[in-house]
Amino acid sequence: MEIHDKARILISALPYFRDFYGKILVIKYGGHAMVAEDLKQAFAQDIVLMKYVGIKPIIVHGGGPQITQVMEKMGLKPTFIEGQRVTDEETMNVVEMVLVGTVNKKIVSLINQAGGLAVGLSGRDGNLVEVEKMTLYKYTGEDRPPEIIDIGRVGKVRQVNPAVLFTLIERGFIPVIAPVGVGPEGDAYNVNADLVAGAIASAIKAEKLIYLSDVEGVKDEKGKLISTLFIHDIEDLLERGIAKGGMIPKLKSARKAITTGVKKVHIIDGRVPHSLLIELFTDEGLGTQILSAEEPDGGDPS
Ligand SMILES: Nc1ncnc2c1ncn2[C@@H]1O[C@H](COP(=O)(O)OP(=O)(O)O)[C@@H](O)[C@H]1O
Ligand SMILES: CC(=O)N[C@@H](CCC(=O)OP(=O)(O)O)C(=O)O
Repeated sequence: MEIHDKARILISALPYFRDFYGKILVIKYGGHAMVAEDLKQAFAQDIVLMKYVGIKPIIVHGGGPQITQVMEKMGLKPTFIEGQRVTDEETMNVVEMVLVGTVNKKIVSLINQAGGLAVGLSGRDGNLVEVEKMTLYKYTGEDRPPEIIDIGRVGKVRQVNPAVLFTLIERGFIPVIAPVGVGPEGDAYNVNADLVAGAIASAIKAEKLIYLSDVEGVKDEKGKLISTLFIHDIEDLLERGIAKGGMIPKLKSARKAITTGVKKVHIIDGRVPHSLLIELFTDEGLGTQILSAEEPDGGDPS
């Protein structure tokens, strides 16, 4: 590549550097996107680059497949209902061990190796994510009460106390959060990472919330990528069962985040190397952008 081309590429990112300077971005790093080692390194480099151009990134990570793998090794059977892992006491121990002890530390170390200063914490630190027990309801027919489904130690976010995050960000650290919440008795709860990311993004009024997953973006009933989705269309995707499994908490938390002050949500393919950089600093919009309502100019692509 010619030296002039390199300069052109850097300059083409200038409007994005300017727009995002000083802004807080929440990035949900899904367990399914943490596949190959070089991809994880590329993710860490993207985060550090974001930091050095003045963005304040906060990472919330998942680790569902990693928990499942350890459970299976231990002879435990993973079960999911509406994208939430049924979590008994034994499973909770595995969840905390894998998320807080292994996955979190790995991401922190990758970012630090790439030249950033990451600090790992869980929702229990500084009472960051307070939760209550989640209950699911099953429709049993008209005029009949719904059946209550107990999914164990699964938390629903009640409140986020972001003070610890602001303290870290002000000092230049990159917070890396494991989705384990604190219950009313100070006990640990397993919380879907998408819901934690959405709640944190809302609490700190993040500029953007970006989900890095293992799919191009949200797909319609024919499997075609939806590049722009408005929050009023989400209910339809959920009701018609077009959004299933892991996409359910993503869309619900995206909708909630936007209605509570986050400007834009993106769902992008974490299997594409440097997908974060491509999404943020180029004209190529990746994946699905989720917006509040139609903007007269169709919304900018970034
Ligand atoms: N309408 C849809 N569009 C795209 N993906 C969908 C849809 N419905 C269900 N999914 C599933 O959601 C998955 C992503 O969620 P999940 O497995 O929880 O990943 P992550 O670990 O990134 O949170 C996709 O791999 C896909 O199988
Ligand atoms: C309650 C619940 O389902 N918690 C999730 C937490 C991890 C997670 O959300 O990881 P991903 O983002 O990689 O799916 C779980 O146990 O798998």
